[in-house]
Amino acid sequence: MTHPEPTIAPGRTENLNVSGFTPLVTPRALKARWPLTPAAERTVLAGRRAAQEIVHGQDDRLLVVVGPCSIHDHEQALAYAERLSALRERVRDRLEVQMRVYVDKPRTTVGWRGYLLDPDMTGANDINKGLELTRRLMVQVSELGVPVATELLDPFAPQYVFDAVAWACLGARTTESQTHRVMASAVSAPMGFKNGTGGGIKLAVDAIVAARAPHAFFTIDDDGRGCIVHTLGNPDGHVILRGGRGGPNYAPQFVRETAELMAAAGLSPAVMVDCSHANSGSDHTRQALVWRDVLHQRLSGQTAIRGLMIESNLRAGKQGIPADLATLVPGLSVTDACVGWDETETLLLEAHAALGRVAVGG
Ligand SMILES: O=C[C@H](O)[C@H](O)COP(=O)(O)O
Ligand SMILES: C=C(OP(=O)(O)O)C(=O)O
Repeated sequence: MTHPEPTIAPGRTENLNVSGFTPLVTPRALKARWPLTPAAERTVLAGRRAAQEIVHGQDDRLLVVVGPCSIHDHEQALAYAERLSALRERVRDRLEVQMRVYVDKPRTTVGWRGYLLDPDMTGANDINKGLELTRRLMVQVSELGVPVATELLDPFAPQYVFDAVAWACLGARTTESQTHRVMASAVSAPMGFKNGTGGGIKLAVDAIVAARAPHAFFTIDDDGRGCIVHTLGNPDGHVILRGGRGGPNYAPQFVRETAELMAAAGLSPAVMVDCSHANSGSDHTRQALVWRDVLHQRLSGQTAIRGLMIESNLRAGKQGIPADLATLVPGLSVTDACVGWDETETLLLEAHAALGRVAVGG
């Protein structure tokens, strides 16, 4: 029997689709350059504790995760955080408000992958710069008294920034991934798990069960050395309903179904509803409808509802990423469309007032 001629050089069997390797900065170096200051640390610890107590029903406030679909402009992100800091203070007796600082974007196919991976938005993928800017931003936002909420996607990224994060989640595209579930088992903060893009809620409940257990996985340590981390499990998981291919899933029957699935898995029901994504049909003008409906469910006695998420920016809507970045409109999303600042303020103040009426009325 004759064999076909090899089409590649003998001995060359790896890195065939790799164009290069760039050394990665170490977590220790970035932490030394941008340390978590005492003020930032207080925010992180208080934000984690508040989210944890809300998830476990020991604090009857609502956890509100609000902010841009993605960060792309450092100064605009800080301007948003400053406004949110003031608004957070106004509503803090009934709402625990944390800011979406989403820097690592999952894509359906291809697209800009976020501030952490490509901070210049040029396709240069200067990840070392993205890690540094992300760390600096998360510390700065925390220093403003606003707890940072983020999605975890690239498994080494938490080593660089997680000391500055109060709440985290797995997104719809990764909740079913074992790599991400075991990473979640190491996380030092409450974690939300989204239902899948297809709409599956059970897979988010399965993710919580998986992440509660101890695991071992590969990562890097503070010196950037490959290591095996042995985890204890994350006891603070909750489901995030974000809708799916079949449409929205914020209606009462889906919240009930989620609570039942969690109870059947031995978990105490805790549900956050994402007002955006498939729950709004990706139409930012519909986020308010979802917000009001879910708030009404909670006010009507559905205590499994512990939180809400809004995609919000300084300006309403979205823009494409232009070839000339100088023409970007400040404060406007470059990924999903967001509600603008005025509407964000209206929705939070409205919820604060409505929750107050119930408290006053008993
Ligand atoms: O939240 C943002 C987007 O919905 C998510 O990153 C997927 O985006 P894409 O479908 O535009 O790739
Ligand atoms: C990507 C996001 O959401 P999802 O995983 O629900 O698509 C997001 O919240 O930014």
